[in-house]
Amino acid sequence: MDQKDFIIDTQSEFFTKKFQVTLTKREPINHDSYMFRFDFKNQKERLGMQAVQHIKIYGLNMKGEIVDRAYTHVFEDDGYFLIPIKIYRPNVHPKFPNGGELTPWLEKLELHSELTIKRCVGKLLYHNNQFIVRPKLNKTWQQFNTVLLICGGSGITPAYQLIRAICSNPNDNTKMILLYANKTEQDIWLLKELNELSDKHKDQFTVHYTLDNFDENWKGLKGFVSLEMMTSIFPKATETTLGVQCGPKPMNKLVLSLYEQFGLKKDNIVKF
Ligand SMILES: Cc1cc2nc3c(=O)[nH]c(=O)nc-3n(C[C@H](O)[C@H](O)[C@H](O)COP(=O)(O)OP(=O)(O)OC[C@H]3O[C@@H](n4cnc5c(N)ncnc54)[C@H](O)[C@@H]3O)c2cc1C
Repeated sequence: MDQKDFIIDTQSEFFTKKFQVTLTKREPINHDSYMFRFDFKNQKERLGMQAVQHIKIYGLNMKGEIVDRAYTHVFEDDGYFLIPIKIYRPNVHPKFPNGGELTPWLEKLELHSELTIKRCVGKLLYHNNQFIVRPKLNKTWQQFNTVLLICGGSGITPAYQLIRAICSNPNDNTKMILLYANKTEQDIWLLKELNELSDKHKDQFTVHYTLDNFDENWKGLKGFVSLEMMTSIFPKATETTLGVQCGPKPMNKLVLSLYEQFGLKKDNIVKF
């Protein structure tokens, strides 16, 4: 499909229609996260979305109100898809005694229950070597020579989808540098997959990990994302550098300002 034929109709039924899937598996990944498997009713169906579109999952908060949150699948096949989800449990963090709104419900949801989802357009679209930044407002395809990615914790999933899409396109030479921040080494998601991608695509994709808490054996970066850290691992920003980010709210605010200080154009900064 040619770029000009690829049009996203944000109002189409594909994006506006909600539908039901079944929770069929929930396997622990680490101390607070699971890989969720959701099955379609039709065993041939797929999400069928472009990179980097995601889904919304609808569920209930503690008060019984409907809430929705964004999630990005890391794998799909006929009839099902997989999403890693971090659970924000109550009574764990002193600042958040109630935990998150949706994820405690997802952790307790009985296997074989049905739940509602919807496909989302997202704030970045990638197709055939080109991007649309904020496709709801803008329809112009742009090429970027370099994509910088800064992610925190579970915010890695949309970045992983984009990195995979670019690496699997032999006509795309876009360089990608990922800075992935976590609390501890155990919190790092997709470590094996990210390292494999950077080994296989050495000239195209580099990954750097930083931790808040680490022991003496830790060889990666240390501490919160900072301008100094960015300067030490990212090439100088140019007109054709895109900066993407996904993490917890306070981190997103910080990273937005750091990207600007780093010299990125505001239009070239996007939160997934
Ligand atoms: C495009 C996109 C894709 C995403 N993909 C994924 C994905 O694939 N997988 C995934 O897990 N998430 C993903 N997220 C994040 C997801 O959308 C939710 O924000 C997340 O699951 C939290 O939802 P919640 O309703 O449980 O928590 P919320 O009510 O939204 O609160 C979460 C915030 O509350 C605080 N908090 C609450 N409880 C605790 C606690 N126990 N410990 C520490 N802090 C706490 C933290 O500040 C935390 O950031 C994605 C987000 C975006 C924007």
